[in-house]
Amino acid sequence: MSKQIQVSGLDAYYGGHKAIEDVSMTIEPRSITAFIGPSGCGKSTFLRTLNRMHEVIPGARVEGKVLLDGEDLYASTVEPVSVRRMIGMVFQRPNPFPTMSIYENVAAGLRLNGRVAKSELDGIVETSLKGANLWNEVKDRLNKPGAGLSGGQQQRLCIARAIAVQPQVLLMDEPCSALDPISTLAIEDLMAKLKDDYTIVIVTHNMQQAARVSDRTAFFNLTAQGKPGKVVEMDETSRMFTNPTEKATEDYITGRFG
Ligand SMILES: Nc1ncnc2c1ncn2[C@@H]1O[C@H](COP(=O)(O)OP(=O)(O)OP(=O)(O)O)[C@@H](O)[C@H]1O
Repeated sequence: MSKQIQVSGLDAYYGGHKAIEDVSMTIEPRSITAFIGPSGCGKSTFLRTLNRMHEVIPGARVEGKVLLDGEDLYASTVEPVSVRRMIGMVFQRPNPFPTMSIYENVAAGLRLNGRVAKSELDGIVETSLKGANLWNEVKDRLNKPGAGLSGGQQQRLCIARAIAVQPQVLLMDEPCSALDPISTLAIEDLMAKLKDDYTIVIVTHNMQQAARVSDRTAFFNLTAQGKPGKVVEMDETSRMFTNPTEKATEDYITGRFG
């Protein structure tokens, strides 16, 4: 299921404002890639270009190439909706559909994709909730509202909803920033498990989290105030945190700025 993403020469704009410039990188399958960097340097913008969510914002556009296992996601023949199905996303604030039950939250994407037999749906809901390490906590209340779960449980419900449609890539934009430390650890454990099957990309402000969970890390920075963000350096996480090549990376990870 897991696929490689290759990005080359990518710029992203909001109207006339260029938010990121000339980003090129390879994101490996069955691994976790972390994006770190100071506020406003374009990490979330870049993440959203990977599944064509960026262009949903009026006036926003992308130049450059994003290939998923060699397939150009921005080719004129490609439907953005199919890209978003292949490349799922989990947001900063857990956002279950508030009026839907736990079961319906997980089933929602599958129902959009067409008719699925009830028995098959039951199986996929169970597998997805197990995959998100939530099944044991909710199996006796699947028909209760998703909004009634704790924040950490809601985030795992959103992960279950994302994996129910069997994406190839999971993008996570600060998925733990609204969670307490115990729920954060639960999500980190879950990510470690999910990387056996998915390509995972996470934006995080938490250096320890990047160091704990990711295999590779990209450090983004602004070239100057008001200028676009760029990737300063990308490498194995262990090397980025012990022996980065660039001084700006070292300054950032040691807390000297950002
Ligand atoms: N919807 C938007 N409309 C216009 N400009 C935007 C929009 N979203 C982000 N930007 C601008 O794009 C630049 C990059 O923002 P982005 O949110 O991608 O950075 P970030 O590194 O993820 O920041 P943070 O760590 O604070 O979330 C910023 O200058 C920001 O003001």
